[in-house]
Amino acid sequence: MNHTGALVSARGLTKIYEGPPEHVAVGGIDFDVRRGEAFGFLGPNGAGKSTTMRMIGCVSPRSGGELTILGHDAARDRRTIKARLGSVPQDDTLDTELTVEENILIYGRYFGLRRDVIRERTDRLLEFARLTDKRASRVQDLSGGMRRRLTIARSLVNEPDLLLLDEPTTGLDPQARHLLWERLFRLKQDGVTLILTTHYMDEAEQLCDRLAVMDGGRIVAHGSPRELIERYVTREVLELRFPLDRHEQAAEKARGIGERIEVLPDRLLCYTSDGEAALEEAGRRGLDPLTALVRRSGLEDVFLTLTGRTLIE
Ligand SMILES: Nc1ncnc2c1ncn2[C@@H]1O[C@H](COP(=O)(O)OP(=O)(O)OP(=O)(O)O)[C@@H](O)[C@H]1O
Repeated sequence: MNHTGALVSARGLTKIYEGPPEHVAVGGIDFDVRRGEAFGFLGPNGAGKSTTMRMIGCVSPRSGGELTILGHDAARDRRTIKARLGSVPQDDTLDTELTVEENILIYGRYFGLRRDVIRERTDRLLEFARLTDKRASRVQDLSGGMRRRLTIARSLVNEPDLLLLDEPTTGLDPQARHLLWERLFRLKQDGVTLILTTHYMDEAEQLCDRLAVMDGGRIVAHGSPRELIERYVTREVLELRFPLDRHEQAAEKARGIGERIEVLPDRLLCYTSDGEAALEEAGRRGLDPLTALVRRSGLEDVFLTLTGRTLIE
């Protein structure tokens, strides 16, 4: 373990894709992932999340900086690290012609595990992934959620200390997402450290103990979801929508309501500690919105405050 006691530690971690044109995908980031936590990289498409994950997964070499994983240098000790890592890439790489069980078997053989060891683990993994009754089904016959759960089960065949998940629930319906979250909670309880990327703020809030908010290849803020919300935004937000042709005029009239106003293309956000009071103030100023909503601030608001943009564009 390194001096910070972290399971993964990065200092000035950089990835430059050689051009032309040369592209700095990750521009010198620092972070520490602690044992047993769920650590998330939250950011929009192109922020550099997958590139960072590929460097942690030892599949893409860094261009600069330091990266220590499980006490080893990512460039020097790739094989040692990979033996203790599980990785769930953004796109499933299952063999769709083969059965559920065969996919796990092949993956286990890749790690050099004996067949009887894999068989024994497969029982537990399928139970964990709620796929026991699909054991002999071909992957092509599984739903998206089942495939994701199989990919996760497969990635656990080497009993990793650290599991990397790149956008684990993208493309899944709400029910499948919730089941996956619940399974990931279970893994964390069992002591597996999770590192995941997401552009869903609800996922980040639900799953992650700590987050690094990324934008343009940099970490713009980090902390627990609650810390980020307390540090960067007010407790409540008043959201007002107007007919598009009155939007600008309304923004002018709303100026000064609450502590800060964000003007989005389709709505105004008034950040305030007291949403109801802000709504009353809007009424006194003669604002007549189509809809008005008072809600608690979330990570989306943090991202907007830090970057001036919404998370999902
Ligand atoms: N192999 C590559 N060669 C050149 N540029 C790349 C390569 N892979 C990624 N990039 C660029 O690096 C930047 C970061 O990409 P990355 O995939 O890490 O972002 P991301 O935050 O994971 O977004 P997404 O959710 O779309 O995967 C993007 O501008 C992307 O176009």
